[in-house]
Amino acid sequence: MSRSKSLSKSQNTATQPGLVVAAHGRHCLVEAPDGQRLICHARGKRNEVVVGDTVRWAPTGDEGIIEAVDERRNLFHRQDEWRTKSFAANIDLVLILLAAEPEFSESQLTRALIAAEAAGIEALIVLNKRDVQPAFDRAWERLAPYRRMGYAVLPLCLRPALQGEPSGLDELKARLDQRSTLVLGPSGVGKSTLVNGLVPHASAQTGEISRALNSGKHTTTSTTWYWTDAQRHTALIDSPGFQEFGLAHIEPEHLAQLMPDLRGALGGCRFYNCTHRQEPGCSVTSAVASPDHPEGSISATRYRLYLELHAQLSSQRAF
Ligand SMILES: Nc1nc2c(ncn2[C@@H]2O[C@H](COP(=O)(O)OP(=O)(O)OP(=O)(O)O)[C@@H](O)[C@H]2O)c(=O)[nH]1
Ligand SMILES: [Zn+2]
Repeated sequence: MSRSKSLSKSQNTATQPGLVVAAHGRHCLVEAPDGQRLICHARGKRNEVVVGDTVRWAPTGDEGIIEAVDERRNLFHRQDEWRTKSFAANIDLVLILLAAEPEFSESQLTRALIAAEAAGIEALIVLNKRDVQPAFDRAWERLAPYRRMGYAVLPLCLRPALQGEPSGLDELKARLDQRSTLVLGPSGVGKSTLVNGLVPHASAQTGEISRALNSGKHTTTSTTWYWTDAQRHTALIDSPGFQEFGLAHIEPEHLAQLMPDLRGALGGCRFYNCTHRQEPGCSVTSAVASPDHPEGSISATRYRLYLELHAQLSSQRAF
């Protein structure tokens, strides 16, 4: 049975498989199995695509029409109150790139991790600029709660490493190998340095893609799929906009489930519908660390972020 939606018999014979490597509104750039890329247009709302989608397309002159979108293995959302900004499909790993400087926001990090959890995609945190001390050690320490809750955190130095110091790049490459990784990070952490280092001719490709999709206008496309190897087995998906990371697609009552440290404390609340805010007998609030209770498994910052997000998601629901 075909895994494709909305595919009629007559279309089936003329369509070819492809991978969406960039998308801009109703146009996208599709890569055929032989590596050729062409502009395709979505027929209607139903066939709207995101980067990472595999599709069936039919040629129309030197462009194409998307006839069907294959069922997605997963879909990474980033949604604000008004609309979905951009997302990617069929991702194996979300890499959150942070650095010793600029100082990272735990709120942004937490939001990105929640979005990855909600999509069921593994997350990896990478801390770059190991050479910048003592800021690196401070930032590494701030990530301790994330290591404790089970996230992999890797140190990295994209600036040529000091004599004898490992850069961390080999370990990172090993984790990315044969997978499709969505790279997220705030501005200035070294994201372009990383992408340019791993993807041959990345900036030339970006220019080509944005010219193709914007008919000459040089605007940056939102999300772009790059292969790091000639065999096209390992991919990096570069996506801007870490700053305004909306989680409007998440229900407030699911939030604690999507935060591994809170999730670990669930199950012991007195009320089955406990929101873990001010209810008595709450196993989450009693696991929050404080000066009187330093052994608590949930850091005070993470619990504060939970309360903030819960309030925000609840007020959005009220409209
Ligand atoms: N000291 C130090 N600087 C680094 C390292 N990696 C990257 N940088 C520098 O950090 C600055 C920002 O790097 P970019 O790659 O432009 O960062 P970006 O995340 O793409 O930032 P935007 O272009 O603003 O999105 C550049 O000056 C890099 O040379 C590192 O490991 N150590
Ligand atoms: Zn509770």
